[in-house]
Amino acid sequence: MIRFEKVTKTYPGPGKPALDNVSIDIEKGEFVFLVGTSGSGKSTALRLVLRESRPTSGRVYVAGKEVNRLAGWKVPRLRRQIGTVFQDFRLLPNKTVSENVAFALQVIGKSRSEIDQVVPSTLELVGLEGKGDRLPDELSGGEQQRVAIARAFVNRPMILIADEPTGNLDPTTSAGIMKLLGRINETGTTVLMATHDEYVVDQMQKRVVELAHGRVTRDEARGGYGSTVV
Ligand SMILES: Nc1ncnc2c1ncn2[C@@H]1O[C@H](COP(=O)(O)OP(=O)(O)OP(=O)(O)O)[C@@H](O)[C@H]1O
Repeated sequence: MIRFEKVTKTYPGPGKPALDNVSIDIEKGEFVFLVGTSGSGKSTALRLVLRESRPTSGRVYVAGKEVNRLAGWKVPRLRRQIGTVFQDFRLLPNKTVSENVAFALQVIGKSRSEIDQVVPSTLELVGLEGKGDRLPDELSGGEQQRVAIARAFVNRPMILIADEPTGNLDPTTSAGIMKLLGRINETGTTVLMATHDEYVVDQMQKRVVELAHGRVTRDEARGGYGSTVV
């Protein structure tokens, strides 16, 4: 579903590559943590998947298509197939919960009747039933992240990318968010999550790909945040 083939990414200016000859193969339906210290290249890798950035060399494939070779007009379609969730939620502050989720469907041209049907069921799925009329600042951090997840998932994307989604949340709230991401993964959505959250990674025991200085230093089918190899 997501494949990095000998990917190197060098940003302009001096310094080592942000990604250095990285190869990763993620199957449809996998749940993968991308871990590594700050600056190890996690966000760079996620941006390449979304074609927000392009590799200096090597290839990135999403659903069998080489992302870097997609015609510009096909990039929005690629991004529609990938839901994104971030540490800082990125909700529209003046729209209600329902409107935030509906907006993701409006911009891709879904009909009002479809939106009216899908938004409430998605809010229920993420545990926000009855809160559709609230504004984001009337919600807790964990609830705001649930709205962001509903917005990312309402279109049933093939892939969900999460960049540090529990970064602003306490451990109990984070556990709830991870349970939700686990449920979304169980529907067949491939989940790729960059994180520093040791506790979350240790609890989930999913595949862990570790980056250090832009290189893959570990790729374990079921692992924790730290290396289990002694
Ligand atoms: N737009 C950019 N221009 C130049 N250098 C960049 C740019 N974006 C990232 N870098 C550099 O690339 C390297 C990898 O950064 P990246 O943001 O991918 O790391 P990260 O693992 O996501 O870090 P964090 O956990 O802090 O978000 C770092 O050395 C960073 O300074």
